[in-house]
Amino acid sequence: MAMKIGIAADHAGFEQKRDLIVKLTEMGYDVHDYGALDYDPADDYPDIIVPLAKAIADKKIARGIAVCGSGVGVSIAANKIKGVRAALITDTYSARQGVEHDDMNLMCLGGRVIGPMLIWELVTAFLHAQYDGGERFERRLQKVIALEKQLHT
Ligand SMILES: O=C(CO)[C@H](O)[C@H](O)[C@H](O)COP(=O)(O)O
Repeated sequence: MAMKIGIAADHAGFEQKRDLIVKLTEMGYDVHDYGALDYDPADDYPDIIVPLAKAIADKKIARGIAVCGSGVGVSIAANKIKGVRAALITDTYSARQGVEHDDMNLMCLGGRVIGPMLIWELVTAFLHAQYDGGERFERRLQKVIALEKQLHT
């Protein structure tokens, strides 16, 4: 069965999102677009990221990709949602290792920072990676989850 992935972007990542949806669908992924559905230069990334972040938290999708101008805003906002492990990614090592070691479930990209070729390399590295589940990684992940529980009670 095709991996279910979600994607979202504000105005500063709108074109990148559109291109990624086409490419990922061609690759056989089950891609869900969480907006913005129309280009609006006045839209705000916290509004855009919440539906995607909640879909990840509710396990409706396996992974998410978010694009804003720098990737910073969407990663800050997404990490407020319990169950989301988002990071701003600019290199393929972190795209892969973030999943393998840290079970990153949302990759954030800067549409005004990196070009389409690098975006595609980062996306494929992220989607091909699997959480390792090794003892030390699981110990650390459980500490992150415990911290999150404290913050959300
Ligand atoms: O990069 C972002 C947040 O980290 C967002 O894309 C913002 O939209 C960014 O601040 C750019 O905003 P602008 O209204 O397009 O100048």
